[in-house]
Amino acid sequence: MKEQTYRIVIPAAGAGKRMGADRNKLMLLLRNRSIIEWTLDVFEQDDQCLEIILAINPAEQTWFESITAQYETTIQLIPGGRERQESVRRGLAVITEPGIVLIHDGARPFVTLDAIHRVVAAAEVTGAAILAVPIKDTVKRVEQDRIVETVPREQLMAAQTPQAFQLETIRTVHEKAATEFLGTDDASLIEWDGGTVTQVTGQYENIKVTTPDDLVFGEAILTKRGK
Ligand SMILES: Nc1ccn([C@@H]2O[C@H](COP(=O)(O)OP(=O)(O)OP(=O)(O)O)[C@@H](O)[C@H]2O)c(=O)n1
Ligand SMILES: C[C@](O)(CO)[C@H](O)COP(=O)(O)O
Repeated sequence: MKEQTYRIVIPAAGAGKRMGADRNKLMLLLRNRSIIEWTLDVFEQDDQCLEIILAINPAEQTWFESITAQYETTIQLIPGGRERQESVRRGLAVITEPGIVLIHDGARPFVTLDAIHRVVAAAEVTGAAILAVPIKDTVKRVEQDRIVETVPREQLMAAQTPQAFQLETIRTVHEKAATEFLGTDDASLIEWDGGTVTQVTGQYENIKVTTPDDLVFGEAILTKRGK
């Protein structure tokens, strides 16, 4: 079967506030490599990946140029925005070729080629697909007075990235939502616009490195993988 190729936008322009570090959390080292290098390494190994568009903070251009020089995959550095959604929109704007586009957090370095290829294949069929995993905890809605209310979790899942789309589908809705809607993931823009997005089984190891304890989890994942 012909392997579906794709281009990928990787938002990497955040400030990492919840990490509480003195720099963009993607610059922090796990073992001997920065978090963003672990992420880029995955797509460097994927023959289906045609190009990476990396949305960065322009103030970090020199650092990103220094670490992206090691890769053979074409990597375009573009200025990110004030919100993740704007960073992604700017990345989509520079893609000229039609086809499948992935959007993947730079802060998710542990995604595997198997999961990537499954979400790409799903988007080839449905036009829009995301990785997601069942929630393992009981979910509560907590009101101002801290009173909790249980939310049935049978139909709840935790969305991950990559999220995969036909380019024009996601680019059109990003342009439409730019001044109308702010979502926390790209699939939410399709949903907002009345479109449908399908779910593909993700992986619990595909964590988003967000707070300091995620660095500990990340070291454990690398150890489990013999890295
Ligand atoms: N204006 C922004 C905000 C976030 N991101 C990227 O989007 C991904 C997911 O965002 P998140 O984990 O929230 O990263 P930060 O925004 O840096 O974290 P925080 O919210 O703690 O500041 C990250 O790879 C981050 O670099 C981005 O490109 N542009
Ligand atoms: C896109 C995402 O990783 C899906 O779970 C998540 O919504 C990003 O949220 P953040 O607040 O920008 O980290």
